[in-house]
Amino acid sequence: MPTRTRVKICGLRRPADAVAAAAAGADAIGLVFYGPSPRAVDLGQALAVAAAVPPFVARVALFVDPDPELVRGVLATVPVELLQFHGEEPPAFCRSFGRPYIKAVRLREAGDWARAEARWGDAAALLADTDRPGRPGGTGETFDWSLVPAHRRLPLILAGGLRPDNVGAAVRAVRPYAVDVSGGVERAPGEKDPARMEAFLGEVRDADAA
Ligand SMILES: O=C(O)c1ccccc1N[C@@H]1O[C@H](COP(=O)(O)O)[C@@H](O)[C@H]1O
Repeated sequence: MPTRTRVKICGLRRPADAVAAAAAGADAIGLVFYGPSPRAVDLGQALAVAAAVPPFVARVALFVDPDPELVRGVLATVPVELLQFHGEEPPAFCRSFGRPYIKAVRLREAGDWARAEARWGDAAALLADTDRPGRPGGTGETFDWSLVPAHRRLPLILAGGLRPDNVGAAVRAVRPYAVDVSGGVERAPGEKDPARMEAFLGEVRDADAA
């Protein structure tokens, strides 16, 4: 059976972008609850975007070393299926909300992936992202994909600087469970471009078929 690489589009701030992401074929969308990000949403914006997402497209709430009260407030207000943590959150913190979670890890050297699998063994997936000091994510930069081992126990979500013109090569090289994109499908920070989202999904499907 041919592989179907899942696609998450992150950093949505407008309901129309959620509709366009789903129409392009995205499996999941991300809502950024991290104030310094140009893609940050408040609860009202998040609720409006989440409400525009059709059934069977997952909603993911993204945090960076959050106060637990923030996470609890989001879960009480916004319908989200998954949590995504991009900071230094330990496993006990990640699992304490009783919701499936994705842990972002920055790969610097061989062995980082295996160490992360051992540490966050109950994560729904690990997201491999680019390591840039002081930048917890959304860097728009790729990393050395050869740091991802071929044999993995947890699902891999590949992220970091993916765009329509490089995601096909990324999928062919790494064969991840999913890819995650933010800046690569935008026309401005926090403003998604429907044509770029369609092009991105098209490249993923072509790579799946190769
Ligand atoms: O998107 C952001 O602004 C962001 C801020 C803080 C942590 C993570 C963030 N986004 C995530 O970063 C990766 C890669 O993004 P990009 O494609 O390189 O722009 C992705 O997982 C986003 O969800």
